Amino acid sequence: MNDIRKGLVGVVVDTTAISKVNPESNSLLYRGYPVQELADRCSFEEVAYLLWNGELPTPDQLAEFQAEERANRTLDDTVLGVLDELPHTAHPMDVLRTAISVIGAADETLNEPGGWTDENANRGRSLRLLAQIPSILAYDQRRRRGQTLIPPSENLGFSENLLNMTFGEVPGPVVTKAFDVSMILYAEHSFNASTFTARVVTSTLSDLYSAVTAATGALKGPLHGGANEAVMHMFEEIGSAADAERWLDEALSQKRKIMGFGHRVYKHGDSRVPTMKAALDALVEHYRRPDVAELYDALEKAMTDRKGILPNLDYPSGPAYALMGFDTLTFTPLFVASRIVGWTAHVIEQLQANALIRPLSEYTGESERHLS
Ligand SMILES: CC(=O)SCCNC(=O)CCNC(=O)[C@H](O)C(C)(C)COP(=O)(O)OP(=O)(O)OC[C@H]1O[C@@H](n2cnc3c(N)ncnc32)[C@H](O)[C@@H]1OP(=O)(O)O
Ligand SMILES: O=C([O-])CC(=O)C(=O)O
Repeated sequence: MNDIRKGLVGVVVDTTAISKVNPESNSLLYRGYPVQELADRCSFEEVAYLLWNGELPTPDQLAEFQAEERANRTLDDTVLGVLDELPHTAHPMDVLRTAISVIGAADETLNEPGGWTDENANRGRSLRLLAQIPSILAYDQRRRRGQTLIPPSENLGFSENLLNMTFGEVPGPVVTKAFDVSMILYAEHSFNASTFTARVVTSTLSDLYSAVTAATGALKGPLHGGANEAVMHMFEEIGSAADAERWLDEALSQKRKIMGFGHRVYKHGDSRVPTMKAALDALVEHYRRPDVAELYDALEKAMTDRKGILPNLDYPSGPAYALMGFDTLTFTPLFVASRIVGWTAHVIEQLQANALIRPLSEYTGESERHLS
């Protein structure tokens, strides 16, 4: 019998220079910088530039980068036409996955020789996806609410523009900063399931849109990015802090997974949670919703007491997005709006030293037999 690591637990499959997840020191570095420092001192655009280029931008580089991102936000008619055709009952992650696929199908540069894997072309595609994903998810939430499309504004930064396209106004600095922090924290996390998916697709020398479409599908699952949506369903099911313990005991007795808790790599707490919890606390105060913090704390305490399992980033992000006014179904697309940076950085890195990813399996089916 081979030594099989189910779920690839503990298996190191490649090197990366993009981020370092260190469960021992409970830290996360983007290109060497602690994510907490970046969340405190930088904008999401600066962090995106860092992840893609290895260094933080100079003021001139940032201005050029922002101008390019702002100039690429408008969705073309093909994408808008497809969005309008999709039923309102479609999950926003399915809408987003479909829209990304349509953007790829409309990209004629893929037809150029070597067009699928050209690094410069892939950098341009990555930036355009970063610019357009907010337009897709904002329009999708609005059309489900029966509201009209709000065009992007070239006068607004990434987070302000996303919020404006979704809600028709730019909220104040507390909300905008909390949102920007969430984008920074979600941007990259080494070989998580969706990023690994993107790298597997890329390793076949397929194109970047195929990798991102597949990664979007992987992120949708509740054991990964779908957990931020699932946390909110769970909060709704529990109701209030007073019911948290009773609810948890029943859920655990039914062997349910408690959404927003646990992590494959971090076993002593997710490095990003304190920063996102501080952002959530600011929102709780801003919106005067102590009940949200009370439920959050009560469930966290009960889960720690019962199982010793700590929250992951999706636990504070879910209620934070709910307070901002996003539909629960839009939470995981917000994760995509940020993680597109990490995924595409990994697509580019994979192509710089590619090897087809193809593990082995141990066969446990019928032994060889023949037709009589
Ligand atoms: C941004 C992100 O993607 S972060 C992850 C988001 N996902 C979630 O929040 C979903 C809930 N969490 C989980 O399902 C898991 O913790 C995962 C999938 C994230 C990690 O899974 P694994 O690494 O396979 O878990 P691990 O091996 O550490 O589990 C150890 C034990 O704790 C249990 N456990 C782990 N997380 C949870 C949880 N959230 N609720 C209940 N039990 C849990 C496991 O069932 C296992 O119990 P067992 O030994 O009796 O079988
Ligand atoms: O690293 C993981 O397995 C999941 C995660 O936290 C992320 O993708 O941000």
